[in-house]
Amino acid sequence: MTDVQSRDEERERRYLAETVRLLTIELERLSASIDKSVRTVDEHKQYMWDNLRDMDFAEKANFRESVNMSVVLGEHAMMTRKRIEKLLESPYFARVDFHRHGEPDTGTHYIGVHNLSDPETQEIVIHDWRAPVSSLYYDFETGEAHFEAPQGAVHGEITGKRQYKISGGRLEYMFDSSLSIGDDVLQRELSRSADEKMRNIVATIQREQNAVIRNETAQVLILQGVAGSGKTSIALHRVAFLLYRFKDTLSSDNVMILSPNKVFGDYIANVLPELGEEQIAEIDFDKIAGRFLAKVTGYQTFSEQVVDLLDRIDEAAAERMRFKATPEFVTRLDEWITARSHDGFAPAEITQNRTRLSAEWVADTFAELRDLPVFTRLDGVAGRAVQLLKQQVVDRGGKWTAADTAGVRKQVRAMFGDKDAFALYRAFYTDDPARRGLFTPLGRKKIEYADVFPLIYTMIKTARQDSYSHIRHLLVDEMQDYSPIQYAVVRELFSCKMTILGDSNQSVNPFSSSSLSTIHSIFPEADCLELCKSYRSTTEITGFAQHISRNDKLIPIERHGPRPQVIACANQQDQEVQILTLVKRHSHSDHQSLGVICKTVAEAKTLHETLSQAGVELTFLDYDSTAFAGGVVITSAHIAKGLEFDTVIVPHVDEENYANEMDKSMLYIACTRAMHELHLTHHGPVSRYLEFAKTPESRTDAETVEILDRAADVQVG
Ligand SMILES: Nc1ncnc2c1ncn2[C@@H]1O[C@H](COP(=O)(O)OP(=O)(O)OP(=O)(O)O)[C@@H](O)[C@H]1O
Repeated sequence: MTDVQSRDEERERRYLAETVRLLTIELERLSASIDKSVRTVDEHKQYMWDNLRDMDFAEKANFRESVNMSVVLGEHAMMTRKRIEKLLESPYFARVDFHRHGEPDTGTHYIGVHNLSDPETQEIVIHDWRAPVSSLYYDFETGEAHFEAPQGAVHGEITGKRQYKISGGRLEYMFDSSLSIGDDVLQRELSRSADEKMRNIVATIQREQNAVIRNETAQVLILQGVAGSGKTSIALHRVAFLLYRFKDTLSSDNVMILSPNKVFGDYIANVLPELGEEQIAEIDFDKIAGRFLAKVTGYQTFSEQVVDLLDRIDEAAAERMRFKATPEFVTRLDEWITARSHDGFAPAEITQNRTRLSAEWVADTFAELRDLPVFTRLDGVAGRAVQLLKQQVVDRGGKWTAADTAGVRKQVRAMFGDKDAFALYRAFYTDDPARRGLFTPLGRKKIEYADVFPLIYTMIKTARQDSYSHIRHLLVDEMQDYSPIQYAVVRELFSCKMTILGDSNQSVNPFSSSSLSTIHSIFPEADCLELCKSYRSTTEITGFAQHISRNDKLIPIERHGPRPQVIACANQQDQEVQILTLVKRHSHSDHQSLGVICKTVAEAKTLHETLSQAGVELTFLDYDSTAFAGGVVITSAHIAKGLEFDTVIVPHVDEENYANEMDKSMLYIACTRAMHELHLTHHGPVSRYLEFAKTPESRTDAETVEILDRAADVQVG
């Protein structure tokens, strides 16, 4: 180390020590303030208790108010204390030296997860990663640069960029980097072992990812990203950014995520709290279906549909799914509901309790309420009729009963051909010979999943429903798995800004998935962005997965590891032995998490029993699971969507098990969950989708070489 370097490092250590000193003072101040809040609440409560009898109403209200105020102040201080504790662990991760044009000195800006100011000088010691000046770190190399401050664009020159790894308040290492975010730090981050849950990536956000995070203008932002491109991480960082940027108008209560399942929800649950924000509410399509259909009909869930399809593809059912999975279907259903709402109404005279209203009155009133959905409109006509007739009865000295009200409602309802939204939806199919046979319930009281959202859409379009009006930003993950009619429902229920993300290569149900262009046609106002660099897996694993489902846009990161292994086994017993050996090897390795990812839940269940009996400690995740677990996990590809593991084993990759497009999708999803190692086992002929891996030599074919070359060409950062 040169003299200059050691002086520089000494300066950095002093700055760190000073920052830690300020943080410690701030922590003590906050702890004292929390103690004071607790004491104040206690004293107020005691005083109230002692003097309750002598206090009048206003005094009591005043006291309650001040108790509430102390509680709020205390909660705020606790939240801030958590942030300071986090900063004490690792105060900052980067520094940018920026010389503003027209100013004599260069400013040194340290960037961390939160802000910190010196209470004496008011100078900013650490800038929050979301602050305007911090975008310099993510968006520019050394040289000319600019950022958007509240008072306008600030131009200047970046004269230096540095990255730090600080743990437990101690500087572990630091790098100077002229490039956007240095290779070394990113490589270290990506090579680490998978934690139990998803982590924040603030220190190594890449420029194209930053553009997604900091997009403030899009009403709807659609993000298509290859497997492992950081879509989910980026979407959560985007929420944290928006909460910071619009803190006066947006809070975590106003943001919701529409996630694929509860395990995934639990897997991502730490990211926002790590970034100092509160957890956001979660919803999934099953919950929406339950809310609407619980009292209407039984229905097949998405997971039940997937299980059935993986078992056997029924061509007629697939045809019904395809029919209901296009934007044209939404248009046709919409037009039909509008026409039916108009044509299906036959005004008639209302008579009740020796009073009457003419058919003309009914027709006029129905026409007046034309802006309402049809069943709400009918209720409106009935309500007005009840008011008028009741008045007449009372005026002549008679009595109007609840039975009279019900009688009027019944008569008005009978003027419309369809009893309810369900009957109307059924009529959509019987009304047109071309559609007959496309509505086929699974039983007397159970509809197919393909009908669930068309029916809900019909319900929304025919009667006023409560919407999620408090939600101001909605995140939709795994966008490719939702059909246009589901988006139409989302649009009706959430009239807010949205970030919609997914990967068309990872669809679960090929008969009803949506491509980026389909989703864009539903949200024509949307900004579409793409992430093509894949960060999760080693180049070898990404190259392997590319053979299963090729995406020419994908750019693998250059990070190497062992080649994926396809292990041919002599028989089923041998396959179990091979899997056990792999699991044991994993337990002696540096890796922490292992995912055994089967095609179906049933397959995973059977293998779970076998491995448990052999003494392996592992967690089985099925559709009822609500929490993600670390260590060894066994599950299906569908449930593993969005998750990742250091090592992945994909059992039973034989031709019989992985033989159609849907199986191929599952295989691709399973393989792309692996960060560092991937093993596949089979007995009998290997699946057609793994033919390329049959002989070790074939792996160096032209395609693989090209994939590896592309990775070598790409600089990390
Ligand atoms: N800029 C980055 N710095 C460090 N790690 C990153 C970065 N971008 C992505 N990663 C890592 O890549 C992995 C994949 O991220 P994430 O799960 O968000 O991707 P995804 O696109 O949602 O994946 P998939 O669609 O395959 O489920 C995670 O381990 C994440 O931490």
